[in-house]
Amino acid sequence: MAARNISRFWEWGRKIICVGRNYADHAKELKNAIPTEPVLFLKPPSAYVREGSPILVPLYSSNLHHEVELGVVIGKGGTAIPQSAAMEHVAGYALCLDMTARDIQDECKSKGLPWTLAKAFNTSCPVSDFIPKDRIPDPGNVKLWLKVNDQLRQTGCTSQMIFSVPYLISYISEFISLEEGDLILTGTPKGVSAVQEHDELQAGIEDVVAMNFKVERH
Ligand SMILES: O=C(O)/C=C/C(=O)CC(=O)C(=O)O
Ligand SMILES: [Mg+2]
Repeated sequence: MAARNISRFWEWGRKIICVGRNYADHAKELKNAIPTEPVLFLKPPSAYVREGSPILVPLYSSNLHHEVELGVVIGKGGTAIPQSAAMEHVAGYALCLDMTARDIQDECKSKGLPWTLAKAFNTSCPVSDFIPKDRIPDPGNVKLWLKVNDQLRQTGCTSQMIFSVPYLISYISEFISLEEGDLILTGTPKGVSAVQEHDELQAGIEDVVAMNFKVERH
């Protein structure tokens, strides 16, 4: 059998661990308190979608939001990884969108229910090509942007994150063992907004990667 290639990690069927409210300006725009510990949720591998295939608005949502985020691809698994060793577990990065059915999330929040249908539906995790680790020497200083139909909606820098990449790897792995091929979505900066059928989304990491996705309805 051919060896698996980490540069196609989305084909491995590994978990996607997402961090929420990791930028104070985004927590504030949705009127949430600034967290004192990382807020975590999961997406299944069926959430992945790649350029060339559309982002599908779930039938049950009329308020689908974009969230541009830095993704961290795990290259070496571990449990209770100390912060000092965390970067040894990183194989590379990816630019990701955490597509969110905001109306469903609001409903779940008001009922005290989990966010699964708001966050984990098919095509809720568009990903760029794999970015080898050496292309991003400092994951704490990565500039992200997102445009909808050529209009800039989100810009941010990972220097604004409340919890750093090494902290997140250490925190998550205390409770959920990390495996090779897992992806961590590190949260979104402010500027999230709704997308509609036929919209064109473009997103990038300055000087490193850019990607395009079309939005369609089922
Ligand atoms: O609490 C809310 O209203 C929304 C939180 C999120 O959607 C969290 C994220 O996914 C994020 O901050 O990136
Ligand atoms: Mg998010």
